Amino acid sequence: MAKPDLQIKLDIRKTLRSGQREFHLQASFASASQRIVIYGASGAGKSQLLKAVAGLMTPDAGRIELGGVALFDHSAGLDLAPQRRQVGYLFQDYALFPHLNVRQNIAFGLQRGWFNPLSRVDHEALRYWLAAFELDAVAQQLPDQLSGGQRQRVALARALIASPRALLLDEPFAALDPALRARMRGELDALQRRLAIPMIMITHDPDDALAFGEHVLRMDDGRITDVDDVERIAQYEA
Ligand SMILES: Nc1ncnc2c1ncn2[C@@H]1O[C@H](COP(=O)(O)OP(=O)(O)OP(=O)(O)O)[C@@H](O)[C@H]1O
Repeated sequence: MAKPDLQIKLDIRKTLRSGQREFHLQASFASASQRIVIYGASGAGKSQLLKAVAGLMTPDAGRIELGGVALFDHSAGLDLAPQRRQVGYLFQDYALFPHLNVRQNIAFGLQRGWFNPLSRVDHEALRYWLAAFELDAVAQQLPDQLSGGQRQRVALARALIASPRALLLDEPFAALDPALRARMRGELDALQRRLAIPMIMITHDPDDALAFGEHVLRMDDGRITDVDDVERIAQYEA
């Protein structure tokens, strides 16, 4: 059954300080697309924005609403804990636990807190995702015994196993070499269509925007603007 489109409404402000430097995130957008790409140069504020949606960064002000549910509302004193936001997060470097094998890394996505990673394992879900991503043969291996593509699949499985309402992807292909990048783009594209899971991807790569950007936004120095014509991004960047 097709899931309804994700409705995200975000309007946040955050000042980040390091030494004498200040960075002002002042981002506002709304979208009902299943495939949102936020595109911008390194340092534009993309990761901070995605972390705010996931609950890993607390804005100074504003509101974030996902699928009709308020995740953060500064004036109402609401700040839902990350594990209650029902979003899957794929970190840029995948952030797999080096001392846990593939099976344990994926199972980690099921538990609610950050303690006792092996409690409450849903064996059926685990079997499903190991099979879906062709990871059965490497289920007992540690992350450093995997290929780049396998590592990405483990991280995706960990993000998806708890059936999140949305998938947040931080530069999902940056850690891959060009040939693998093209293949994994195809895999993620097919997966997103099959699961009909809404996703928000942040990237600096115009090819990602072309491949996934149903609704493309551009982030520049902490601010967001709509992009009407994705093809122009590629031309501009070329
Ligand atoms: N903890 C922090 N303290 C102070 N400044 C920070 C902190 N984290 C990030 N920044 C600053 O905020 C800005 C935005 O960082 P962010 O990581 O969101 O950028 P980005 O667009 O995701 O870039 P990249 O693609 O390189 O990760 C940068 O200028 C960075 O220096």
